[in-house]
Amino acid sequence: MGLLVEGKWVDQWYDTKSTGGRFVRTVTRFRNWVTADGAPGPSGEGGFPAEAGRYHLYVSYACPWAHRTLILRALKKLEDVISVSVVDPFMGSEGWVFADHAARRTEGATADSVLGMKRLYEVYLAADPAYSGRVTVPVLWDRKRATIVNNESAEIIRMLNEGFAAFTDDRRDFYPPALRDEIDALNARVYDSVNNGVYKAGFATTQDAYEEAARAVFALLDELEARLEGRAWLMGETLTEADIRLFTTLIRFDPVYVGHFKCNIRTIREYPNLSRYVKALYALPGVAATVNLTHIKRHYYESHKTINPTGIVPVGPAVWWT
Ligand SMILES: N[C@@H](CCC(=O)N[C@@H](CS)C(=O)NCC(=O)O)C(=O)O
Repeated sequence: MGLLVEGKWVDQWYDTKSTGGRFVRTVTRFRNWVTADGAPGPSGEGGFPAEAGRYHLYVSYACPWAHRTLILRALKKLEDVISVSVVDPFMGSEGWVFADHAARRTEGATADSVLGMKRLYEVYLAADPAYSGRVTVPVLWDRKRATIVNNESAEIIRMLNEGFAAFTDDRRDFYPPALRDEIDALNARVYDSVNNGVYKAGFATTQDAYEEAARAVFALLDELEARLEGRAWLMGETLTEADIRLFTTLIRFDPVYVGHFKCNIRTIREYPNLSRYVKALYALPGVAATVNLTHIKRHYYESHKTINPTGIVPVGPAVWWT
């Protein structure tokens, strides 16, 4: 685990000393958009028109943020349009590495099929040799311009939803204009208290920081449980990106966040509506193939040595969502 400082890899764990034991996620750096015609998107520069075979996703099956992009790619049937490389789930002193460089290969991980790199940070350096910052997944890579388009999952899923209409016959809109305000408002709360909330609980290094985060996780889960009473999806009848963004945390919750991140007031299985909702999302065509429980469990329990020094991966829980 580490980061790049002016193009040099430095192996260090998250600093929570300067923030009173609180984990603060840093803002992502590459913010350009792929659009249908190459016009600039909401941030960054233009010049990235949608094309088949041009763009590549670097993901981890373990990562809830990267998982969002795999689900959108599957739902929008873009598997033949956008290629994927999957890093090994173990994140050690070199950060994310590819399968051919992994100490112990995990089924499902791949080599870097575009650049042939061994470590993900080398992909970042290929885009910017002087890059400073965290080396995170997902990354959307442009073969033609040989650079990173974007490394923010919230934005990548919107590009996959909108930008590639010419390359798919799936006409669903997961960010429909009429629901955008409501989706944005809920996304912000789910991000803060649940998606990132579990990390704030798990990476906290003071009791107060942990308790504040863990209680906030369950306060919002309780509210979402009530919201889903009598509704299929968060926005009602329409499946939206808000559901995908919540799902990637919920599917990791019982296997990882309850134990490893100490979010253990309740399990998702104990919430009737949330567990029904997880099953329904998991059953959507294409979604199950994006869920790799071995990568998920191995990543968290083996990589976070400050939290789980033995690296033992628990055998449970029994899978209830299939
Ligand atoms: N804001 C980013 C966050 C991505 C992120 O934090 N990914 C994690 C994996 S779950 C990562 O790669 N962490 C490596 C690190 O922080 O060094 C997004 O949503 O795309």
